[in-house]
Order: sequence, then structure tokens, then C-alpha cells
Amino acid sequence: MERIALNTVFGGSHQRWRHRSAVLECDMVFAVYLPPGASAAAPVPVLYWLSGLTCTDENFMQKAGALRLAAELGMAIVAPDTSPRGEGVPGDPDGAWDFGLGAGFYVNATQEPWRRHYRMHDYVVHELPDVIEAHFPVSAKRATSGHSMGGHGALVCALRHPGRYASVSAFAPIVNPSTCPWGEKAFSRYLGDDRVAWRQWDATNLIATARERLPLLIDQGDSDSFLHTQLRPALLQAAAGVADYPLTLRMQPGYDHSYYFIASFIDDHLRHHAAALKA
Ligand SMILES: N[C@@H](CCC(=O)N[C@@H](CS)C(=O)NCC(=O)O)C(=O)O
Repeated sequence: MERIALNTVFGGSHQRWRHRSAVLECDMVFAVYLPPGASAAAPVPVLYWLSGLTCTDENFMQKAGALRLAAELGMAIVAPDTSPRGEGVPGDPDGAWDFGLGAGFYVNATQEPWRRHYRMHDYVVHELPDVIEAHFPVSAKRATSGHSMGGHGALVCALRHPGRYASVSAFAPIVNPSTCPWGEKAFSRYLGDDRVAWRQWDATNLIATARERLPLLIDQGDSDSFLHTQLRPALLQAAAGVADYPLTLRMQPGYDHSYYFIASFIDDHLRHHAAALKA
């Protein structure tokens, strides 16, 4: 592991690290924020933030405005990259931004040529937390949240792994990737044409049989240009209603898809997670 950045912020420490991922078979960079006072004697819980299309570990740390309250709440935040990277990792054949590099969709690909490197689900659920818990003063109390493609990722990680997270939330998540253009493009390539295989990667399908009922907070801007084509939170809300799953979906008037929207409501999400992590 090699540290490539270190910044003191709100009394804590923002760090970027490069490490070799065995799961993804490439070098990866992640960011971690450690609040003041985190130590081996006083380990802190961790929020795993999953970013959206085109992002790296940097977008959330620089733009979400989360670190002041994370410092106050005594919560670490880890932000991974959004896909495998580097030499030999294939990207979108046409260079598009919604597939491949920066667009791993937090699934384990089964199809060539993606299946060797594109295993972001195993990376964010297992390998990265193992690295974090081995090298930083954190506890095994975990929460997850994310934005757009990363909102989908957070929901799927929590729904597929009962007991692993104390808490989950999302901003403008892609709730039903099996039936929207971003998801259909990604899933048909990463997972193949058999749509039955897509169901285990789709929150709207998974919520129907959820074995755990973590209270789920979702914020969605009603002026988000992707709302009606890609995101469609009403589909998850309907499935949650049928399954009697505790979902709070807040439609936020005037807000778009950007980090201005995330920054406006991140405090509510951090408090939502802190309450569960401290319980
Ligand atoms: N590049 C796309 C937009 C992609 C986009 O909105 N990405 C979101 C996640 S889905 C994001 O967080 N972008 C990075 C940023 O705003 O810092 C476009 O030109 O329409």
C-alpha cells in the first residue's frame, strides 16, 4: 500500500491510498477520512460511500461537504473508485462514459472480456473493508450509502448481505437497473442476456425478499434530469410497500442530480447512519 495524499481537515485526516486489488487484478486508489480521535484504542465506525458514473474516489471527498459532520460524529468515510482501472482493463468500446471505466456498476461480471477485472461488488463488500479494517483504526461497524449508480450499489450491497451493514441510504439511486437504459447497457454486457441473472443485482427485485429491515433513507431531487428515464424511485417505493420494507423516500423540490444536491442533504444521511452505528 502506498499513501499518495494526506490532508488535515476538520481536525481529522483525509488520505488517498493506492493498493493492489487481488479481486480486481489491478491497482486501485481509495480515499479514507479519519475523524479526530480515531485510534487503535478508540476505533471508529465506517461509512462506505459509493459514487456514481464518471467518478473516482475524489468527487465525494471534495464536493459533498461531509467531513465537518463526520469529524463531529466520529465517523470514518471510505470512498472507493467506481471501476477497475489501468493497463489491460477494458473500457467501453466507443469510449462512452456510462459503461466500463468509471462505470463498474458494483456487480461481479460473468461475461468476457469484463469478468476478469470487473468484480466491484466483491471489492467493495469484502476486499476493501478487509484492507480498511486491517490498516486503519476502525471498528467492524459499517454503513453504506451512494449516489446514482453508487446508490444502486449501496442498496444492493445491503440487501444481499444481511448483517454486514448497520445502516443504508442513497441519493438519487438507480433503483431498477434491469429496466432502464444505463442498467440494461451495463447488465447485458457484464452479466449477459439472461435477465434472470440480473435480478440479484436489482434493488427493486431484491427488496421483495429482503431478510433484514434496515431503515432506508433515500433523497431524490425532483429536477434531476435522470429522474424519469434512469432513476424512477417510485418503482422501489411500490416494491417496498408490498414487502412492508421501511423506506423513507424524500422528493426534494428544485434539486438536480449534482453534488450541490448531495451537499444539501448529506448531514441528514450522516446522522441517519450515526444513529444506527452507535446503537
Ligand atoms: N457525464 C454525464 C453526467 C454524469 C453524472 O451526472 N455523473 C454523476 C454521477 S451519475 C456525478 O457524480 N458526476 C461527477 C460530479 O458531479 O462530480 C453527462 O455529461 O451527462
